[in-house]
Amino acid sequence: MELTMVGVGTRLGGRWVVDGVDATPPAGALAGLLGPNGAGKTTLLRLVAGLLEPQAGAVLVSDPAAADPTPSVPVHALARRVRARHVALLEQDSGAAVPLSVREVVALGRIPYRTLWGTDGDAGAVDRALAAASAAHLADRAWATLSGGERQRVHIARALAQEPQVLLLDEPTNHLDVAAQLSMLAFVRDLGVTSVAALHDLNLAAAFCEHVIVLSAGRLAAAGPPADVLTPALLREVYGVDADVLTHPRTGRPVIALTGQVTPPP
Ligand SMILES: Nc1ncnc2c1ncn2[C@@H]1O[C@H](COP(=O)(O)OP(=O)(O)OP(=O)(O)O)[C@@H](O)[C@H]1O
Repeated sequence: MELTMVGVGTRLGGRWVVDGVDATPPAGALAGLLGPNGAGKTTLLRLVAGLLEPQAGAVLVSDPAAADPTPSVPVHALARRVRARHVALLEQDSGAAVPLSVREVVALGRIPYRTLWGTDGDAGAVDRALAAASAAHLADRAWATLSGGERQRVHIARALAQEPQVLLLDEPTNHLDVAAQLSMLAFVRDLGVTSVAALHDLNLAAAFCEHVIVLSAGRLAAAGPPADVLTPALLREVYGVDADVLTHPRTGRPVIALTGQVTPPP
C-alpha cells in the first residue's frame, strides 16, 4: 500500500508540533522515523494513523495492487472500521492493566473484521498473529502478569491480527533485550507491509530500515536511505552530537560511532 504525507501539519497547545511534512515511505518496506525528544514523531504517527486530523496537508493511502485500485484517499476521512483494516498503530507503552488474557488482548485486533453477530470469518487469525510475534507461549497468561518485553510482543501480535496494510510502530523496541530488538525489527522488515517505526536507536535504524525520515522541531530535516541521510553533519545539526559514520565491515550498513561529545546548538 502506498502511503504519502503531503504538507502534513498540526498545532497542539498553540504551536505547530508537526509542520509541513512531505514524505513517502517505500511501499512494502520498513522506514524509520527519527528525531530528538519532542521532534513530533508520535504526533506524526497519530496523524498517519488517522487518530488526529491534520490542520494542514493530508495523509493519503492507496493500494496500487488492488484489483480495483482506489484513488488516494485521506486516512482520517476513512470510516473507523475501514481505517482499522488498513492501518494499525502500535502506541508507545500502551500498557494499561486490563483484566484480559493475552489471547483476548490479541483478539481486540480482530474487532474491525467482526460481523454484526460478533463472529470473525478468520478463526485462525489470532493464533497466526501470536505465533508470528513469538508470543504463542503466552496465549493463556493474564495480560496484567506480563513483563514489559512480553507485553511488547503481545502488542505486536495484536497489531498483526489487524492484518494492516500500513503498520505504524512507536518505539517498538522499548523494553526488549538486544536480541529481541533485532528479531523484532527483522520481523517487521520482512513482513512486506509498509511500516514506519519511530526509533531512538540510530544504529538499529541504520541496520534495518530501507528509508529514514528525520524530524527536527516538527519539520522534515531529511529523508532517504540511511547511508545518504545519517551523515555526521545531520547528526550534529539535528541531535547536537558529534559522531563518525562508518561502514560495517560485514553488513555494509552505516554504523554511527558517537564520540561522546555533545555539540552546542548552532
Ligand atoms: N496534546 C498536546 N498538547 C500540547 N502539546 C503537545 C501535545 N502532545 C504533544 N505535544 C508537544 O508536541 C511536541 C511533539 O511531541 P511528540 O510526542 O510528537 O514528540 P516525539 O518526537 O514523539 O517525542 P519523544 O521522542 O520524546 O517521544 C512536544 O513538544 C510535545 O510536548
